[in-house]
Amino acid sequence: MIIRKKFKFEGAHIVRDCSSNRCKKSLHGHSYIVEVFLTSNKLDYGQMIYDFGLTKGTIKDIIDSFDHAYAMWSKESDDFKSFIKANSDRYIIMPVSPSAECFSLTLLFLIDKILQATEFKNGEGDVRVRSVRVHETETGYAEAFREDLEWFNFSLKDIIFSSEIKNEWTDKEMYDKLIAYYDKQLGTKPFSNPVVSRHFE
Ligand SMILES: Nc1nc2c(c(=O)[nH]1)N=C([C@H](O)[C@H](O)COP(=O)(O)OP(=O)(O)OP(=O)(O)O)CN2
Repeated sequence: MIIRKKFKFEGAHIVRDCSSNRCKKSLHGHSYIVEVFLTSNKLDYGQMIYDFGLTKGTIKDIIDSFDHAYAMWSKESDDFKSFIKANSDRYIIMPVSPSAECFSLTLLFLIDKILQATEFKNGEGDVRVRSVRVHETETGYAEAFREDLEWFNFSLKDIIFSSEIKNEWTDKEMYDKLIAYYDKQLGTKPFSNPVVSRHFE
């Protein structure tokens, strides 16, 4: 079984090496729609794969990082990076291109890391992100699957969120905790879902 939760962000980028000059040479934005598909091997106490409401914490915060933000490939020149840093509060430096394909891969990577670092409290099974679909326009989307992560050697430390983005997270230390957990500096999972009261035992 698959469940899907939809998110949105308004983001800006340049996609180098694409066919149109508008796209590869001009800073431009899109109203992105992000669809997150989750699976599990069992239902939780409320007979859900994963309560949609529980996606509105760390997962929503990480996707919302891209809202009103400039996303750029780390390969951009130092001059350009400095210009963006000096003139735009919200930016993300990614180890991959900010194409729809790489947004979906990056979000899949991040959501997977978050889920595995979250203590489930409501009888959930092995909840996994199956894919992430990112609609860049009304006519075009990319969908990344877990196996596609092998295309890149993603590392949490290689995705850089500006301090203004971090300041708006519910937990400002969220990303540092995630990095520490995967660096094995934390013994326990850094995120914990609330216990939902049960009508039936
Ligand atoms: N496979 C991809 N192709 C393109 C991407 C991408 O991320 N992946 N991105 C772009 C540009 O960002 C561009 O702004 C969007 O291109 P396009 O879909 O052609 O946009 P249009 O609004 O012109 O398309 P319509 O056909 O008018 O809807 C380019 N390619």
